Amino acid sequence: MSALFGDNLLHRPRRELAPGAVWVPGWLTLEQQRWLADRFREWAAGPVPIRSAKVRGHEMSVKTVCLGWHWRPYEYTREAVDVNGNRVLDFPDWMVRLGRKALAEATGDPQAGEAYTPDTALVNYYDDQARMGMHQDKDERSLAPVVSLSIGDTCRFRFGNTENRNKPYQDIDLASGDLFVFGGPSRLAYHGVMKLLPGTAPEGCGLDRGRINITMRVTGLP
Ligand SMILES: O=C(O)CCC(=O)C(=O)O
Ligand SMILES: [Fe+2]
Repeated sequence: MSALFGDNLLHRPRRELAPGAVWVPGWLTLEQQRWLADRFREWAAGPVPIRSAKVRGHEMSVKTVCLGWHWRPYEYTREAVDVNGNRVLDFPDWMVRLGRKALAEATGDPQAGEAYTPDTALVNYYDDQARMGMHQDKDERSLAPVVSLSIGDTCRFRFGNTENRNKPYQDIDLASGDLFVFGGPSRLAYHGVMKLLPGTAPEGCGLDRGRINITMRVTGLP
């Protein structure tokens, strides 16, 4: 019953938080969420296992596995030089198509979608305690939009301004199946994950505990 009439089937309108920053609640169906959660478990196993990246010597509370390019602060490489030296998995063709669909949906512009070719994804896993401090996504050379998908527990996501980590910012609750896109004038806005809301994952989303977040990006690297 909760799966049949789950939140993802209720119409929740898209919301533009700032020019270029669009939230589309309930964009992925439960079936799509489950399928992505299964892919996540495969990616997490390697060839480069999921790990907490180190920022200035400190492990992040979030665990990350990458596709296409391996990210570590503050650089992309093909090989995971800070993990086991293995080459990361290729960026899947289906994910390029998913990214295009997502951008078309968020912008309402099919042509913007078609022009988008993400070549890396950072796939994050948050446990109950994990969070992510306010930061800009600025290790990419391209200013193409970032496309973010959430699965599992809801999180409190903070979307700020392009100047600094402080106010003004807006807090929204990103739930399982939600799409969030930031591009254009919002591409370099500070953002972060303040906390998880444990126990909020909908039945049938493919994840009992914690939260998966996939962010697709264009590195602009050759
Ligand atoms: O988990 C999220 O929603 C955001 C993740 C993020 O900002 C990042 O990976 O750079
Ligand atoms: Fe980010």
